[in-house]
Amino acid sequence: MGGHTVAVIGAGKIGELMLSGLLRSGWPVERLLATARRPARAQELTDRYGVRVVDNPTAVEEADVLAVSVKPQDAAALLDEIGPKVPAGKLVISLCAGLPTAFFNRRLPEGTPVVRVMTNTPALVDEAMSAISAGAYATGEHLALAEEMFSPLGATVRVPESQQDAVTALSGSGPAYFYLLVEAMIDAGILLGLPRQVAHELIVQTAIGSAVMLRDSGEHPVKLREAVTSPAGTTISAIRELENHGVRAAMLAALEAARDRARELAAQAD
Ligand SMILES: NC(=O)C1=CN([C@@H]2O[C@H](COP(=O)(O)OP(=O)(O)OC[C@H]3O[C@@H](n4cnc5c(N)ncnc54)[C@H](O)[C@@H]3O)[C@@H](O)[C@H]2O)C=CC1
Ligand SMILES: O=C(O)[C@@H]1CCC=N1
Repeated sequence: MGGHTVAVIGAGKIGELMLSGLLRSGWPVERLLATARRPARAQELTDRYGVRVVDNPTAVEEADVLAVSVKPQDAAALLDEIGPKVPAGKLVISLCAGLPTAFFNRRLPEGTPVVRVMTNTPALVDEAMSAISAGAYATGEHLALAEEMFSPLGATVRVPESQQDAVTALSGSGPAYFYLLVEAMIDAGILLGLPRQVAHELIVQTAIGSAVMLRDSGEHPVKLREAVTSPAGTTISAIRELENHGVRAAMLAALEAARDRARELAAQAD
């Protein structure tokens, strides 16, 4: 990976996923830096990964790639601090939901390459979905470098930046929707009188089996659902209730709300 040093600026949950993923993929710890606001967090990261935790100006000076993983609400303050000090040519990778690359470019020296990445928490098990977009000054080489960094964490896809808020609503937030569904299905098991442990095991394995089939069979989800749904059987009775309760419409409205919230985050961050 060309000897680059990567600094994870604001190593919270997503920053830590990046650090741990890069280390699992064989990235040398000497070529990683992290920054954190709280000293206790810095200590935790060093204890857990052996990574050197430095202050933001040191990270900017020493690293070739700055992976910004602060909350969108904290990005402007961070860029007020480090923006003018970022030497020309360093690659800035933003992991922030909602914020356009132009938000960064307005606060960085003219011509700074910025790549926007929306990843998700299954990075923890190397099953992330990361969508990558180039900002105005990012070249194919910058995109390739971002891909090299994120592909060990799972799948990667390139999308036009204009699609990133929708991507955030789908795959960025997506794991939360599946967890909510699993939680509700386990509760339904309790309603039907199953012990919680049993309900948990049944639903988690069913989720895994369904996910692997979706990925590996190449079949459309409608076809897979139809194969489960016997005439006058149990499944169609459940599906009638899901349709009666507007689950499909709820999904459309929910993901639209997530997309709109990404836009709001950008408007509020400015
Ligand atoms: N949690 C998720 O599933 C996903 C989150 N994201 C994005 O990743 C970013 C981080 O999210 P989380 O990791 O969930 O938040 P988090 O709150 O766990 O991490 C952010 C970290 O940045 C630190 N920080 C803030 N300002 C700083 C500064 N000036 N200098 C150094 N450190 C600073 C905070 O102390 C915190 O530890 C957000 O922009 C979010 O939109 C993107 C995809 C998925
Ligand atoms: O909820 C959020 O804002 C972040 C972005 C995508 C997933 N989590």
